[in-house]
Amino acid sequence: MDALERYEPIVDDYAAFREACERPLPSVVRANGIKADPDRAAAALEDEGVTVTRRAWNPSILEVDTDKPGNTWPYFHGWIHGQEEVSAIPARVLDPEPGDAVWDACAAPGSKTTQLADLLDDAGLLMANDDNLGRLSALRSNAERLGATCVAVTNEDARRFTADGFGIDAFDAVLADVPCTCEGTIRKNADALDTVGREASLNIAALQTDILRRAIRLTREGGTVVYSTCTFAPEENEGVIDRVLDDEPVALVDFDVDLAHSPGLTAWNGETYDGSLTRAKRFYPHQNDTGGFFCAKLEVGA
Ligand SMILES: C[S@@+](CC[C@H](N)C(=O)[O-])C[C@H]1O[C@@H](n2cnc3c(N)ncnc32)[C@H](O)[C@@H]1O
Repeated sequence: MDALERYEPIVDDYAAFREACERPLPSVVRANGIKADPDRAAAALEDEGVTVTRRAWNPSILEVDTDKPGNTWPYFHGWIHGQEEVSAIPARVLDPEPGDAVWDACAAPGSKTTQLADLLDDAGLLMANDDNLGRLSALRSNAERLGATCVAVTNEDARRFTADGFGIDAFDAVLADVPCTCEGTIRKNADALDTVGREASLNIAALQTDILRRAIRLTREGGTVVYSTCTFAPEENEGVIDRVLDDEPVALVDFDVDLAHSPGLTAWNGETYDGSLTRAKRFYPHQNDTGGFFCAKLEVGA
């Protein structure tokens, strides 16, 4: 039995799922609105002989027929950023307003940070945190290339992060794009399944739960937290959210993403989860020819 077989009972079309996991991913970039709108970025790529296909659900996502978009001048000028399609979901779901105070709890190497900066029109305060200093240097260089000036970088364990020293009582919006077993990256990383399975998922779920709790506690009443992973494992997705719903002042809310998906699970491996978990979304590789992803939106209450 391989690590994906345990998902046969929950995936809508298991044969198509397995087949998609074997195929390489389409090459996709995100147009960076801080420097160039999607039409301008697409035209610049086409000037270099690249064929560009647009995505209806998100006009900033451009599929390109080169596996080296980083060798084009729109990349060097910061007009585009290589970002997997489903990885562009959570920032859109968080949907910050210009001027907001936003915390990106696990931010490196900064794909979603720089997308959030774009959605903020580069206006506001975007605190990008990660506990891995090496990965933060990639974030810094991405933010610089893409012209994201509203980003402040911190190197803390998100479980103990505090914004006191920055004059912020609570954030308007927080992204918890937590470390995970990365099963959904199998299409770009053939080794992704080497160390996964229920044990590995249960081991990392405690860290994920603590980061999500911190995210909720640092968000103002009425503010939004988005929780996301690139794994299929329910222990790291619905299981984590179910735990915080029990004892944190937070509720799952609906959101729209115009991509095929499956609802979050309410039962797995003999456990039942809160019924509102159907408001979360699972994105399987065969549904939109992407990687695998999980996303949930939470509103913080009193
Ligand atoms: C899924 S990746 C984040 C990807 C990033 N959001 C992006 O879009 O580029 C998870 C990140 O969590 C970081 N991490 C792991 N444990 C952490 C902790 N306790 N506190 C803060 N960051 C942590 C890892 O270094 C890694 O960069």
